[in-house]
Amino acid sequence: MARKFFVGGNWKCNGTLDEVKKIVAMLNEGAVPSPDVVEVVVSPPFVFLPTVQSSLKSDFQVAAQNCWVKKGGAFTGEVSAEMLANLGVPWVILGHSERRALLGESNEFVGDKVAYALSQGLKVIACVGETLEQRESGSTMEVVAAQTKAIADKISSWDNVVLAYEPVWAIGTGKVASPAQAQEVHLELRKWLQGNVSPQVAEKTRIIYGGSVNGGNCKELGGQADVDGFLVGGASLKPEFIDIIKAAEVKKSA
Ligand SMILES: O=C(CO)COP(=O)(O)O
Repeated sequence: MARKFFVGGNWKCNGTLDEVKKIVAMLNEGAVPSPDVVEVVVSPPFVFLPTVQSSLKSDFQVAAQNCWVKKGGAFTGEVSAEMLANLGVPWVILGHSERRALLGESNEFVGDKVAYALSQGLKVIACVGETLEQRESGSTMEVVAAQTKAIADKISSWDNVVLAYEPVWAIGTGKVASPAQAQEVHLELRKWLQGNVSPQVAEKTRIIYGGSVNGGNCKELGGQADVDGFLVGGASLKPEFIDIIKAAEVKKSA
C-alpha cells in the first residue's frame, strides 16, 4: 500500500501578519500536485492559526507547533489540545528538537503529549532525531529508537501519526543529511516499528525527513524508498516551498 507523500512547513517563531498573508498568497497560487498525491500541512505560530486557516486554500491544512500535555486549566501561557480541536486545527507538531533542547521536553513528556493530543482527535507530527555528538558517537539509532519507544508506549494507534526524523545537526544549519544517511535511519525506524509495534504500522506510517530541506535537494531525498515526505523549516517561508511540494511527483512516477 502506497504511503501518501507528506510535506509539512514549520514556520517556527517567524512572521508578521503582512508576511503571513504573503506566504498564504504564495501557497494559494502555487501549481502543486493534487491532494491525492501530496498532503500539505503548514504550521504557523499559534496567533496566526485562525488567519492562515481561513485564508489558505482547502487543499492545504494547518498544524499547531505545540500543545499542552493534558487537559487545559491553570497553565499560564499554554494552549491545550482541546482548544486546537475546538478551532478545527487538524494537526499538531510535537517533540520538535528545539523544544526538547531549549525547553527541556523529555522523551516521556513528548510521549504523554502525543497520547493526549491523539485522544482529543488531533493528528500528530511527532519529531525524533539525534544531535551531532550522538551521531558521532554511533548512538543515532539508539537515540531515535528511545524517542520513538516513549511515544509507542503511550499510544494505541499510529493511524493519526506521522513520524518526522529530524537530525538536530541538520536543522537550520544548511548541512542536510545525505539521501543515503536519511534513508538509512528511515529504514531502521521502519524496522523498529515492524519489530516493536506491528508490520502493518511499519508499512503504513509515514516517516518524513526534516533538516535543511530545500528546492535543490528535495527530489533526491524524496526519491529514497523510506522517505515519505518532509518537515521543512526555513524554506517553508519561501517560494521554493512550492518546489518542495512538487517533489511528491518523484514518488508518483516511481
Ligand atoms: O526544524 C525543521 C523543521 O521542523 C527544519 O528546519 P530547517 O529546514 O530550517 O533546517
